[in-house]
Amino acid sequence: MQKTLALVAHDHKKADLIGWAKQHKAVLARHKLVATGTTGGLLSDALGLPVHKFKSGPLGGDQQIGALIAEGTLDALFFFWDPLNPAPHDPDVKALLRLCSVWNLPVACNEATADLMITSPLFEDTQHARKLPDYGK
Ligand SMILES: O=C(CO)COP(=O)(O)O
Repeated sequence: MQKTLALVAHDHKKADLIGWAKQHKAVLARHKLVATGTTGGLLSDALGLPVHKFKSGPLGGDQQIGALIAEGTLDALFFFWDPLNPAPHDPDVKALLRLCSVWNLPVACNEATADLMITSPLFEDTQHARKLPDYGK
C-alpha cells in the first residue's frame, strides 16, 4: 500500500538527507513523497522522482506538514533537523515534532533512525497499521 512520506532537512543536514534518500530510492519510489520547499526541490532533482513541495520551512512548510498529520493523511516523517544552529522558525519545528507524538506518527530525526525505520519489516507491511490515539473527538 502506498504511503505518504514527508522528508525535511535543515540547511546543514540537506546533504545528509539527499545521500540517505539516494540510498533508499527504491523504497521511496513506491510511495508518495512530500517535502518542505527547498528540501523538496533538491530531492526531486537528486532522485528524479516526483516530490510535492510545500512552502519553505521558515515560510510555513513545517506547519503545512503538521496539518497533514492532524488530518490523518501522513504516514511517516523523516526530519533531519539541525541541533547545532538556531532556526528562526523553531516554534514551528517544535510544533511539528509535537504533533508526531500527539498522533503516534513514526518520525526519524537522524540518519541512524531513518535507516532503521525504512528497513523495518513493518514499514511496508500491509497488515500493520500504527495505533491511532483516540482523543474522543
Ligand atoms: O526549515 C525547514 C524545516 O524546518 C526546511 O525547509 P526547506 O526545505 O525549505 O529548507
